[in-house]
Amino acid sequence: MSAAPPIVMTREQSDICACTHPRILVEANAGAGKTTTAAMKIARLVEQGANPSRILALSYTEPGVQAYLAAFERLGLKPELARAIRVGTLEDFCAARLKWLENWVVERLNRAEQVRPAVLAAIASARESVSGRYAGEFALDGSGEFAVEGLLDEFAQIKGSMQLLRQEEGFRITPDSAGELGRDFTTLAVYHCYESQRCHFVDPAGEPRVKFRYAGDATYDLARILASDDPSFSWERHPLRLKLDAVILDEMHDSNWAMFTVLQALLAVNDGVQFLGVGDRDQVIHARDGADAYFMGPGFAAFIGEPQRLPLTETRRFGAGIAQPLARLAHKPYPSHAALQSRVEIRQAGSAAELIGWINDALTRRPGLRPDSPRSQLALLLRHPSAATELEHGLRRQAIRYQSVGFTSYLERPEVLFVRLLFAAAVRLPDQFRSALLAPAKRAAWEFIGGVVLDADAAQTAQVVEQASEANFAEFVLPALLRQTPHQAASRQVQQAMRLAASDRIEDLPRAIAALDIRQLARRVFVQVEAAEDSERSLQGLVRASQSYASISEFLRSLLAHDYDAHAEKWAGERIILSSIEAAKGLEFEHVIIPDLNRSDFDGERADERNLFYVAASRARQQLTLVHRPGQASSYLRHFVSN
Ligand SMILES: Nc1ncnc2c1ncn2[C@@H]1O[C@H](COP(=O)(O)OP(=O)(O)OP(=O)(O)O)[C@@H](O)[C@H]1O
Repeated sequence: MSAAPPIVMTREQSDICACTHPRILVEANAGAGKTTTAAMKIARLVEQGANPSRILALSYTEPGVQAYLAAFERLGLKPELARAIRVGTLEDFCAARLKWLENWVVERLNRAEQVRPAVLAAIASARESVSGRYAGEFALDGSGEFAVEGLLDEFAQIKGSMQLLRQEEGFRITPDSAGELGRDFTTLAVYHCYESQRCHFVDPAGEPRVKFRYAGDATYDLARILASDDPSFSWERHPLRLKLDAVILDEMHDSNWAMFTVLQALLAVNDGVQFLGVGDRDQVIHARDGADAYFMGPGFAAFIGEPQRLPLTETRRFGAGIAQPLARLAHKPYPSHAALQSRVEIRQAGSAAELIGWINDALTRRPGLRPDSPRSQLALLLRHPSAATELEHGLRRQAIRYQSVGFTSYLERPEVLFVRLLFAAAVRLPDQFRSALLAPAKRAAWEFIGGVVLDADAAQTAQVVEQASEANFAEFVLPALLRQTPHQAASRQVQQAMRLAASDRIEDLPRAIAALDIRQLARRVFVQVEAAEDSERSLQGLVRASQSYASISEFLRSLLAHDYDAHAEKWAGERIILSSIEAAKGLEFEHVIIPDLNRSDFDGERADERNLFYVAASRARQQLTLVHRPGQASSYLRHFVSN
């Protein structure tokens, strides 16, 4: 098996580092060394005496940030220098610049559940404000609870593409104008109210403020301030004037209008700043939020200026065994470094148990792992990680340690923590939570029973819930919650489930979980329909996991033991990785397994779906294992069959 070659700068990399053109773009295949070269460029600038704090290294995602840091380490950049470089996501950078500009900390909300009250309020006010001849066009009946998920998706697209801001002055939202933009009138009417509430909020001191920011809002808000005719800053006091020497942008293919607007301003106001952007148009996986390779192509020349384009030709991650099928998949040349060898294998698995058989094989025979490599060099990249309950359960049974990345392990999902809390109280078992999980478990109980999300308005209750010890929660807070909740039907379901579980007989656990009717409780709590369905699936997984235990208490104790084990430092390298594909962007592993490559699960002509597969398949260094159900192979596999 080929050992990882030492990093010796190639001619192309050296050309990129030496190039003094103020605007450099590198479009290259996955694994061609884009992040490494970006890090080399930074290291070169530092060597030449640049102040590291005047170098801004941006990425769009947290894994992208990690990839920079890993590359600095591989290149041997001194840790104190690496720490001084401004490395981060564009969203965090924008949030920090807005804080400076606004002199005020705006709350950042990360979960859809947290913004749901604002969306529901916007639906109500949009319905009221749509009057006169358009009243009949408002298409949402009732509270609109079930529409929240779709609306948030559309809002992200509208913001990412800055679609409304790019309309002519005097643009009004009407059924006709909405239709011309390819959107429906109701969505735009609600969007308008949602943004008015979010952005034109008056604080108790009478100051106009932004109330909160959800994912992507910091970038969008900064972009709209930059693009406004009447900006809240002066040229001398500009939020992006940071005396930067260099701006380096990884994952540039994922740029959308809002991101690009910030980039454009950043380059315009920092005199003499050098720019290097790297990307691969086949890795665009956020097209729904307006990501477009256009910004690396004609868009760049049109809005920023003609760049110097430089190549990185060969992939240095894997050999021809993986590169050739990827060339066929992406219809492009895909040269690979001659010294690298990689293998692809296609396997069939009709069940989670069979898949675990392949994982066991990968760990015992180690066809893709070097003799001294830790198990964390084996990664399973999952298209639908929330459907991995069976897989996780099977791994637990076989005592194969794993780490979930980019998604929450089903054992830490709110409905599972909720059930554990309820059942521990029912069988009077104390101390069933690691401290890190107790708070989310209590919050889950509050949300499922109360049906409302903890927010500033529920501050007092939040405090009681947050501060209660596990014993106090079980003895006082939980009964009070069950008595006082406005959702008395939910309260009855929970009490019935607890009565059944109180027997401590493992045979009663399935009935107790059925009595809970989690799907109904979850519909009130989650924004996304899929999340409510996942709740049901993860509790089914929990029922299956319980079968081999003698009692409910014994099962609960085993879950606690698993929690400690799953977070113990000593096993860090001994856990295989279970990751969403999105979270694996920019990363690489010696052996990658992609399960569920079935026609019904991971297939299709849509560019972002195909790109997601391209991203997943290009993470492997030595071995790529593609797994499908018998007779249901995804069409993507046809590119790999001749291997
Ligand atoms: N000059 C070099 N010599 C040896 N290995 C190299 C060299 N340059 C890059 N590599 C290795 O090639 C692999 C891929 O590099 P890198 O992650 O930078 O690629 P990338 O183009 O950013 O990939 P992706 O598009 O998937 O994010 C890494 O293991 C890196 O260490």
